[in-house]
Amino acid sequence: MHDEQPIDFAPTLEAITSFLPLNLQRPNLGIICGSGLSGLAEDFRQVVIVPYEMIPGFGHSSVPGHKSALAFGLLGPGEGVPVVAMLGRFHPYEGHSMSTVIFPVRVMAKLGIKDLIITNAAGSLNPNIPVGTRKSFLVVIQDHIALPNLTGMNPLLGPQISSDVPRFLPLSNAYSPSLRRLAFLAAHQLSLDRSALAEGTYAWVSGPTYETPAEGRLLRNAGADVVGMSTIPEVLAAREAGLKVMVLSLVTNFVVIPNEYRSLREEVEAELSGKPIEIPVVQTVSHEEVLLIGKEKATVMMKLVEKVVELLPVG
Ligand SMILES: O=P(O)(O)O[C@H]1O[C@H](CO)[C@@H](O)[C@H]1O
Ligand SMILES: Nc1nc2[nH]cnc2c(=O)[nH]1
Repeated sequence: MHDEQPIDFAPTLEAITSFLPLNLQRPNLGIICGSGLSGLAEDFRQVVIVPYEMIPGFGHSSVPGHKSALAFGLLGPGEGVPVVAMLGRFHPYEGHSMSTVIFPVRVMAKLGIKDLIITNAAGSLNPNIPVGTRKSFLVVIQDHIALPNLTGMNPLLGPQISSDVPRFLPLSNAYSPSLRRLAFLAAHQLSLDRSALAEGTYAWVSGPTYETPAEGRLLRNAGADVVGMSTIPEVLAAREAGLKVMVLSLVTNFVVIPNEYRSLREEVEAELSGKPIEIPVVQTVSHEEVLLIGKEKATVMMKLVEKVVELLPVG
C-alpha cells in the first residue's frame, strides 16, 4: 500500500511545466475542488488545463462530479495570483493507494505553492448546520477526527519521503488560523449572511458507504460537525510539506441520526389489531443529491475562495 522507494518527482514536474508559460510555472496557491465543485476554476484567467493522464504518477479520478485535470491560471485583481487547482481528487474508496491520493499535494508543494485551499462536499451531523437548499452553508474546518488515522490507516504510514519532513507531524495547528480568519473576513466583505459560514470539525471516513444512523450518532457524539470521505489525507500531506491549509466544506445533505428507532414490533401489533400506524419515510442520501447541491451552491464557494485570494498577503 505504501511506496518503499523514495519518490522521484522530476518526471512529474517536467511533464507539468512543459505545458505552462513561465508566469504560471510557480503557483502561489493550490485549490482542491471537491465533488461538484470543479467550477471553481472557471474564473481563472490565462487558464491552462493539464489532464491527469498526461502527468506521470497521477491516477484517474473516477467519481462523477470530479474532472481529472489540473487547471493553472491567474486569480484575483490586478495581475492576479498564479494558482493551480485540482479539478477532481483521488479517494481511497476508488481503489487508489494512499500514496496516490496524496501525490498531487506533494507535487503542488514542489511546484512552489505556500497555501492550499481544500474544498469538499460533506454531510451535516450538526442540527445547527443546515443543508444548502435555499441558502448556502459552508463550514470552515477548524479540526478533524480521522478514524482511519487512529486505526492503522494513516496516509503518512510508511518510510519518510525525505529527511526534510517531520517523522512525527503535530496536528494541533493543522488548520491555519490566519487563513480561517480570512474566510470570515471574506464572507463579511461579500455580505454573506452570518449563518452561511460556520466553523466545525470534519470527520473523515473511508466510504464509499454513507453512514448508518448509529455511525452518524457516534461521530456526532465524538464532536464532529460534518462528515466526508476525503480531505484529511490531503491535509496531512500539505502539513508535512509545511503548507498553510484552509478547508471549506459545502454541506450537501443531512446525515440521518434519529435518537430513537421506530418500533417494528409496535407497527406489527397495530396492524394486527386493525389500527395501522403511519409509517414515516426514511430519508436516504445519494451522490446525485450531493452533486446537485454542489452545482447549485458552488458559486458562493467560488466567490468566497476568490475573495480569500484577494485578501491573501502578497509574497
Ligand atoms: O469529499 P468530496 O470529494 O468533495 O466528495 C464527497 O462526496 C462523495 C460522496 O457523495 C464522497 O467522495 C465525499 O467525500
Ligand atoms: N461520508 C459522507 N460523505 C459525504 N459526502 C457528502 N455527503 C456525505 C455524507 O453524508 N457522508
